Amino acid sequence: MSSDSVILLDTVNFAAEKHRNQRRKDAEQTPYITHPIGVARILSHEGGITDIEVLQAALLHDTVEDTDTSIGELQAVFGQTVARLVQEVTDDKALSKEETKRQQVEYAPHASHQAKLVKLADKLYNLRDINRCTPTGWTAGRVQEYFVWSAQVVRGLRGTNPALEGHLEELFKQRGVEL
Ligand SMILES: Nc1nc2c(ncn2[C@@H]2O[C@H](COP(=O)(O)OP(=O)(O)O)[C@@H](OP(=O)(O)OP(=O)(O)O)[C@H]2O)c(=O)[nH]1
Ligand SMILES: [Mn+2]
Repeated sequence: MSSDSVILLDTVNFAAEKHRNQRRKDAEQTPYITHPIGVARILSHEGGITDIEVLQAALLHDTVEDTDTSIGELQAVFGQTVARLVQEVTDDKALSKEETKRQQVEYAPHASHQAKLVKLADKLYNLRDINRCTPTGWTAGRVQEYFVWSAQVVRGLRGTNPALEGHLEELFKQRGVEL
């Protein structure tokens, strides 16, 4: 049986290979893998999370949405729990962008505790990233809309991790958005 650190290295390597050609939408075109790694780090270092399956799901959370990875592949390589967690935080590609956003708000309160943790850290990373550098082509209005919609999702994730929720609440407050 592998140790947790060996499992995490295998997982981050899988995610890095899957996201290898993808870049963030910032001006520097940062390699995309910085995002899943950062989400996992938020969970461990700020959320106090040591649950290996949650940390693995964080590293893999955008592989199905944004690369050729399937849930079946994740299940075969990393097992049922990790695959199910990634499934829970993956948007349905068949839906329109508006419908996808509505679905995230609707599903948030029904997600498992572990999936809620990943979603909280994902939102916290992305909101901090917007504050650091506005994504290419985003107007101030789109940024504000993203904060307002994110607050609607985070509302359904509350009662999961006080540290992460506290950081999120502060970011919303800075934008005049009520949680
Ligand atoms: N802030 C920021 N976001 C970037 C950047 N590059 C890529 N993204 C991704 O863009 C998504 C947010 O933008 P949206 O308007 O919601 O999505 P879309 O254009 O990809 O459809 C996030 O997806 P996600 O992680 O799947 O989360 P979610 O928004 O779906 O919850 C985020 O990871 C960047 O430079 N800054
Ligand atoms: Mn993400």
